[in-house]
Amino acid sequence: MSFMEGILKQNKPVWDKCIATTFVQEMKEGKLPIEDFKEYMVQDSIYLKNYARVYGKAIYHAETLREIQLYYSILSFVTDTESAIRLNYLRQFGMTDDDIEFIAPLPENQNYIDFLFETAKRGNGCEILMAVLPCMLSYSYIFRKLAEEPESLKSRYWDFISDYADDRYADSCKEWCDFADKKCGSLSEAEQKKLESIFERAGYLELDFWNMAYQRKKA
Ligand SMILES: Cc1ncc(CN)c(N)n1
Repeated sequence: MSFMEGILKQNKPVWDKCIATTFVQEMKEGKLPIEDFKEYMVQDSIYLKNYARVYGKAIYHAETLREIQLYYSILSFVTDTESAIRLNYLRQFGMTDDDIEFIAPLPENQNYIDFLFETAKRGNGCEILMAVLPCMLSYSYIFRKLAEEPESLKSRYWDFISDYADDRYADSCKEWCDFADKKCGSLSEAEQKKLESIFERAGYLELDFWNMAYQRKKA
């Protein structure tokens, strides 16, 4: 089993917990109130802007041009492909990315951003990669599982679900995992353990993020 295959296996339980959150279940069933989805979209727009900033540091640490191109391909997904549907929803809510600049992140979002910035500040290239990958890989895992369920097809959020369940996105995730295997797969056991814990921490921050919009409304 490769380094990344091991990591994906270890993190399946936390990603399954993300699927089990009320937010994700209600989204699948189409029952999620649009106000909750709006809050998620707004917070996600704040998150993604800050997420993209971390790639500045990843690229700085890059050892080859190929590596820079790889980071650029992830960044391009975040700022173009992924943003198209997000901007569409923001437009429906009468908002643009400019409006997002005036909104503060909720605590769970801020925690996740702090973790990314902290890892970018102190970490090496592999550590930064482990902090950013769960964002990309967990969504492919979660939304492909959702898309397998017939209920999702009838959901008002199907456009959002199908975008992340896309085969091309899954292929890109595979490419990013292969890159991580090449870059980090031959490190010592102690170094790999450290990387595993960074990856796992990011997975739990993803879980907090899914719980965030729902909990705040119901509190
Ligand atoms: C919080 C979060 N995590 C992951 C993704 C998917 N790139 C996202 N849009 N937002």
